[in-house]
Amino acid sequence: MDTLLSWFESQGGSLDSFSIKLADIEGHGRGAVAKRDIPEGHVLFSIPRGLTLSTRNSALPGLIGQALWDKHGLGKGWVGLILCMMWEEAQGTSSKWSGYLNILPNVFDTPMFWAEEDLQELKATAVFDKIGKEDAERDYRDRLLPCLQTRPDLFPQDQISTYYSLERYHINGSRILSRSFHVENAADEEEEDNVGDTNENGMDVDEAPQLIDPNAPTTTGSEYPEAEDSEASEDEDEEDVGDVAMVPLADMLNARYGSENAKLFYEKHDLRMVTTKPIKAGEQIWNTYGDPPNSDLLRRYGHVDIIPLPEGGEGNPADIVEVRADLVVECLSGIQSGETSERIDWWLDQGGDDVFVLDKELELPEDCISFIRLLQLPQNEWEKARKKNKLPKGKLDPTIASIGLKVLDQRLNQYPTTIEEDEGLLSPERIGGLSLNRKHAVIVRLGEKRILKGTLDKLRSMAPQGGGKRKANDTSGRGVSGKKSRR
Ligand SMILES: C[S@@+](CC[C@H](N)C(=O)[O-])C[C@H]1O[C@@H](n2cnc3c(N)ncnc32)[C@H](O)[C@@H]1O
Repeated sequence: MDTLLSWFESQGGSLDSFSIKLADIEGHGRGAVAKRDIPEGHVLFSIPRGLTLSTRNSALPGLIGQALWDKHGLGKGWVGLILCMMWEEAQGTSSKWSGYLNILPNVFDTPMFWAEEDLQELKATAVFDKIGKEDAERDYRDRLLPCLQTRPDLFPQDQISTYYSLERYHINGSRILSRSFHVENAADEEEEDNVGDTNENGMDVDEAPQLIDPNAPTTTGSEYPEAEDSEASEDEDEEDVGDVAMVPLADMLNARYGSENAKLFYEKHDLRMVTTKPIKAGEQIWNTYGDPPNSDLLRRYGHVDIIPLPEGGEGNPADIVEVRADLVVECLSGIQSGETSERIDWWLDQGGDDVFVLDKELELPEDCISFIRLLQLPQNEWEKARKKNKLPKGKLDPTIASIGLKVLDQRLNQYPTTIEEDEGLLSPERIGGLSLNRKHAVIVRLGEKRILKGTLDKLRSMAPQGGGKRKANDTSGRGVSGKKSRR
């Protein structure tokens, strides 16, 4: 880590080495630790904007030229940045970022790298369908490889297997996924808001979103956002890929639910990691990754959060469970009229989602209730609703509660194991026998199942007696087309 710090300082970065040090932290990889009591509002280190590694700062896009860059779709998704990172690495010590690239991880605990057997442990969780390995590999084949072949002067044949392999593509994609930040051009920011906020020191700052926002339009939710077709490039909301940046040193901070005590702030010429709370000597310095649920933590970062929960036990308070609208349709199919698919299309056109999200509130989500109601409306009311462009209200009543029971009961049945089996696997006597991947998978699925169970228990008290009894799976219903997905 000394080599990283000497490289960092030689490139104009500055670190308060009196206050913090980098260290190996058990179970967390490397991280930063306070060497002394540090007050709130203290600048721990600052990174010149030019030292962030992005398609904006790497020389490669200029060498390739705009025409070829566009032709191969390198300005969409992360393919361009992955290629820049590969190329910078291939330049060895002549790359400005060599001291940084040398310390980036080559091994990840994320499901992207899991064997099939381990992946099966994630079945029915929010991770299972979102890994996006095939899409990433298609981008590699269809966009990156053709570019390499067109410019052998930049990508010599004898370097391909070392620096530009599919394996290196996944490694660099995963480095971006787990370590990149959203860093806007200083000029764009100034235009947007002229002045930043003022922190406790009276310093003029803008808070930088911490690591890449999982909900930002560029991140489709698949492992690495794919390069999309040119139509999509006209989408105004789409994030500028040049804003996705690797930020040396800032990406050495770990995160844990509710523990943030430092954050990255934008300045005109540099980015500053500033404490947001007083930190005691010996304590870890935590950034925030946005406190995502364990399913997202595992998919993006390869770890899970386990902390004491207010309701007792341990887990991640931000856990959620996703229920596909398809399942709701299946559960209702017995009582549906012929217009189900018309109603579903209208629902999606109205901005309805095809996935409903349950969280620790343990409530049937309002949009799910509205969707159930829509599918159940008598013909004349459905016509009225459509005419008025008005979705049904998301208000729970005993009938909806009993349908909700059926849906959630079936959702719970999608997991291959029961809550009791998972609790057994995580018991002190057995947990030691689990591999890290399996342990993570059990923690993710148990967190989801507990939300389902809690919500089922709550709904049961509302449903008419006899509601929620298990019935045979009815798979005859129409599916929701999945035009819009949270994934
Ligand atoms: C931004 S990097 C932080 C630095 C990293 N620990 C390293 O050694 O380079 C994010 C990675 O750190 C690890 N990490 C961060 N927070 C963690 C936590 N609370 N528990 C376990 N691992 C964590 C995960 O491997 C994650 O992918």
